Amino acid sequence: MDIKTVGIVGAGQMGNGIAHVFALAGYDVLMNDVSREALDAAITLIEGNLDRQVSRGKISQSDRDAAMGRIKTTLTLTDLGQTDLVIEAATERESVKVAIFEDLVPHLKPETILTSNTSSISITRLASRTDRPEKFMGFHFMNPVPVMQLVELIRGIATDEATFKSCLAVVEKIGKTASTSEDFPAFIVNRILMPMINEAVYTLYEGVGSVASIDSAMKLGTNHPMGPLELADFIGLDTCLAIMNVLHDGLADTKYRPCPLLTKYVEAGWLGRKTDRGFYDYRGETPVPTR
Ligand SMILES: CC(=O)CC(=O)SCCNC(=O)CCNC(=O)[C@H](O)C(C)(C)COP(=O)(O)OP(=O)(O)OC[C@H]1O[C@@H](n2cnc3c(N)ncnc32)[C@H](O)[C@@H]1OP(=O)(O)O
Ligand SMILES: NC(=O)C1=CN([C@@H]2O[C@H](COP(=O)(O)OP(=O)(O)OC[C@H]3O[C@@H](n4cnc5c(N)ncnc54)[C@H](OP(=O)(O)O)[C@@H]3O)[C@@H](O)[C@H]2O)C=CC1
Repeated sequence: MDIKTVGIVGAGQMGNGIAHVFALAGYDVLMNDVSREALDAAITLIEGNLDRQVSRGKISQSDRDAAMGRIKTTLTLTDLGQTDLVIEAATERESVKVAIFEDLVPHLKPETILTSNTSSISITRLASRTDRPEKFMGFHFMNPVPVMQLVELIRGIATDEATFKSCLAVVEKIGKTASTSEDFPAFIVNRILMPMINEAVYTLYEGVGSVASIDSAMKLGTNHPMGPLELADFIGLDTCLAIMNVLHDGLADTKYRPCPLLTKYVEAGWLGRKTDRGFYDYRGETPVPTR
């Protein structure tokens, strides 16, 4: 299928990054969210990130202007019905995603490919709640989307080859590299990354190290660009906890038990960078560890 228009559901940190890379690659983008504030904030962030790319000589001013001209926003989910490819990037909660698909599906063109950027939830199960499991895929970007090279492509049990090939062609057109994963809880990247982050939280919880010593140990000792707690704040602690719960429920192994301290931070509403507080407090000039 020749994809020209892309609908994005959810204008959070992933939705805005996905809109950015698709618009820059020449796709017309329609971005939806439940909040006008989230849509406006996403547009401001995309402008800022494109401006930075211009100032660093990565793209031209006319590329930037053309990309911004291709991005439209809407509060009405059903407006996305006429797009060729939909990427759902709303909050990591199965009930939220299922409700979106149920509302959207009756308005979709028959040939539209429906995908989810979920970090962990079963693609087969999400697909089964739509009218098109054969045209449903996992399309999993990494954060920050404009910078990270990888897209994980996940086929549900019913996904057909034409859908997979169309998504693969899109990944190539946006200049990224695909890796395919089977549809098991949290796929490849988060099956490996999230237990490491959860273990870092246990290391903090048990008093083995402070936030600063854990992050410094992993950055300087293993050359990770960010420490695991800094990365958890960057991803969002609500998302990290949701992924651990999917691993724990889906694989029924105690090794995936979410750390109670991670749960406590989420219960406090300390979700990381997006709420200005998590394992670090971001309200001042420089981040200050909260433990
Ligand atoms: C949870 C899931 O489901 C899956 C996931 O996404 S797991 C998370 C995956 N992501 C990671 O692991 C990220 C780990 N961190 C990193 O790779 C790096 O710290 C980083 C790329 C985020 C920043 O790199 P850095 O060298 O510390 O900072 P900086 O020099 O400011 O940025 C590097 C480049 O990224 C760009 N950049 C940084 N943050 C950005 C953002 N949020 N949006 C757009 N561009 C960004 C910068 O402009 C810069 O671009 P140039 O090379 O063109 O100058
Ligand atoms: N953070 C990360 O590093 C990564 C996340 N992902 C996945 O991407 C998805 C989004 O994550 P992320 O961007 O971090 O989350 P954010 O919390 O930053 O953004 C989610 C956005 O979705 C909105 N939203 C909630 N419900 C609906 C709805 N019914 N319709 C439309 N929009 C809605 C939220 O609005 P409101 O705030 O008003 O609720 C919010 O603006 C998740 O599935 C996550 O697992 C994938 C890769 C990496």
